[in-house]
Amino acid sequence: MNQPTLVFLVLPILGILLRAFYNVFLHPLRNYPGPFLCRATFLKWMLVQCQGKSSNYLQAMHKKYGHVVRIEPNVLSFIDGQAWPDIYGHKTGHRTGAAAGANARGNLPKSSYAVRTNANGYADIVNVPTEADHRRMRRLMNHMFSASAIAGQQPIIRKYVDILIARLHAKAALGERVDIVMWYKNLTTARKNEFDFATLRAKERITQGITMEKHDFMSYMLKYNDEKGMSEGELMSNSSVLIIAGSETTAIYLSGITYHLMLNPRVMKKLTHLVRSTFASEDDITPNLVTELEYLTAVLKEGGRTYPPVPSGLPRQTTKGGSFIVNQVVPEGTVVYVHPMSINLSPMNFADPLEFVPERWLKDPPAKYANDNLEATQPFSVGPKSCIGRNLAMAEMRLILARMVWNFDLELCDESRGWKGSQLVFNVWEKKPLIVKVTSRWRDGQRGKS
Ligand code: HEM
Repeated sequence: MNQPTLVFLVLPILGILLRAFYNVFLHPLRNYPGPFLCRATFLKWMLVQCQGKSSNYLQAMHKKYGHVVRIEPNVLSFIDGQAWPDIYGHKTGHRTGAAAGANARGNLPKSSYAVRTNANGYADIVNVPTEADHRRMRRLMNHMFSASAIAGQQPIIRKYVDILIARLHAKAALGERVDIVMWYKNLTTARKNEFDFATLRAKERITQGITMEKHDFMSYMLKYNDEKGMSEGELMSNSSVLIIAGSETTAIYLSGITYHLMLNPRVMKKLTHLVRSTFASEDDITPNLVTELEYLTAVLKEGGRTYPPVPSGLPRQTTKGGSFIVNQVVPEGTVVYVHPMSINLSPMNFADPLEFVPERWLKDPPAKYANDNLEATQPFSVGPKSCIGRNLAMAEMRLILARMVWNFDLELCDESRGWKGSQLVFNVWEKKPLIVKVTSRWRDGQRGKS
């Protein structure tokens, strides 16, 4: 072997082997369980992710190794409910001085590889690098999601739900089958644009300020935008992030629920009966009244458990001196996360974890589900960086779902059987079409006259 071959071939291989040896036998995380290849090199997990198989693989690994798995040399995945507050929750414990570090828990910083920058050069609430700046943005954006701001948006939501329902009635009349993922996506995207988040219109909207008495979402933010608020560039960045964060997730969430309802006739029948017997007419299905339907909310929560729109872990990094996670100090600089699909579907947290059982979320659940660890499921995450749009999303989804089952009988078409199981995950779901036969409840066209 000549010298260049030695340098270009043998040395890198030797480097990889030495690194793998260090990772397995000397690394601070060496005592954490996990598959050998994952503990030795990041390549194994990278390959699994590129194949879109991360969700099933990590679920299997948690089944084998328990509540914490070392999935890359420097990455730990958790499925103990306590990991949510410890990693993402509000900070508790000592913040400064000698006792800081291992004693402190919660709100760990986002791991550096998860932080991206924006095309316009301004940060948005998701990628803003400092805690102080995040708080500044969040404080201002909170106004957009107050109870009164959400109530003010109800006519807009209603307008788009009306359009969805009318178009689905037209499809039903023609006997056409629909891709419900696409229909939900169209609805939530159209509605978000109307909220004036759209970047093209956002600039114009920001310039108008609140002088026009326009009570859209943006006005709630602009009203409080003083010198401690956001620059024009930041407002623009956040307008885009709101569209992305808000529309697709809601559509995915609803698609998952619709799929599970169609697979579970018992639940579908119970929900349909509840909605159709509670309201005398479709006009009575209002945001306030649907909130009172406990079973409807339980269906939504079970949907968030069985098909979380964000199925992959949101990476955070342990801090100086290590961070306290699920009763142990995890060494400084480790990337940690809760893996939603694994925690939600683990028998460690739920009875019949693979079944769609909304009853587990009722105030008085059947005995079999009384010991479920409901806090283990957090589709909106927890803590200071959890979903700011949670209440809006829940209000919107309650209304859409109630109106859907009020109007239609839904049937899963053969080509979409196995829809969920066949989907790959590339950080987010692949979002395959979900083909549904939609039958109007009023086959004779007497819609709403029941
Ligand atoms: C069912 C629908 C939704 C789900 C499942 C969902 C889920 C999430 C999750 C898991 C996070 C945490 C992300 C992280 O830690 O990096 C998040 C953050 C966020 N979500 Fe949602 N979301 C939904 C709907 C919405 C809606 C409707 C909006 C707004 C219109 C929205 C706006 C945001 C924003 C701005 C953040 C960043 C918050 C921060 O960093 O302080 N989301 N969402």
